Amino acid sequence: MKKHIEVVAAIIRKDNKVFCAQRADKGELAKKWEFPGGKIEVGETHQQALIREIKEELNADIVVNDFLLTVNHEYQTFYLTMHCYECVVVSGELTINEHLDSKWLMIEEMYEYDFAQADMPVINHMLVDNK
Ligand SMILES: Nc1nc2c([nH]c(=O)n2[C@H]2C[C@H](O)[C@@H](COP(=O)(O)OP(=O)(O)OP(=O)(O)O)O2)c(=O)[nH]1
Repeated sequence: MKKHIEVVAAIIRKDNKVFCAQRADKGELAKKWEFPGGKIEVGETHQQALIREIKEELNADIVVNDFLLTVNHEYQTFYLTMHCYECVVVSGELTINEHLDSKWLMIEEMYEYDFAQADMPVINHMLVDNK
């Protein structure tokens, strides 16, 4: 049976751009672009998981603002539930520790990058809402 994983993702804005990062070259989603975040640990709230993941992955402190949307997606090897939140950096520079690359992208530009499949509804949602 496929496993189910539940993750949180941070939509970090600056001007009219969003911080995007490219995953490492391993696993089913090798080298795909994504919004930073990761798996929720037992006992954590979504907010706590986001704050911890962004500190671990990007060395920065964030504040978690509005909930954006939840995406359910079936990959070849697992089921994903991903909760996306608007976040703001409050201290530290975003420095990639685990990703291959990162870019601040306008929403329209994201379609030129090879994003994880589960991210397409997130990108479409941001485009439609112009948010
Ligand atoms: N953070 C994040 N993960 C995403 C996005 N889109 C998407 O499909 N995912 C998937 C990729 C991973 O399978 C999972 C995130 O968990 P993770 O990054 O902690 O996964 P991982 O397997 O690399 O972590 P680990 O167990 O090796 O520590 O969600 C996204 O936009 N952001």
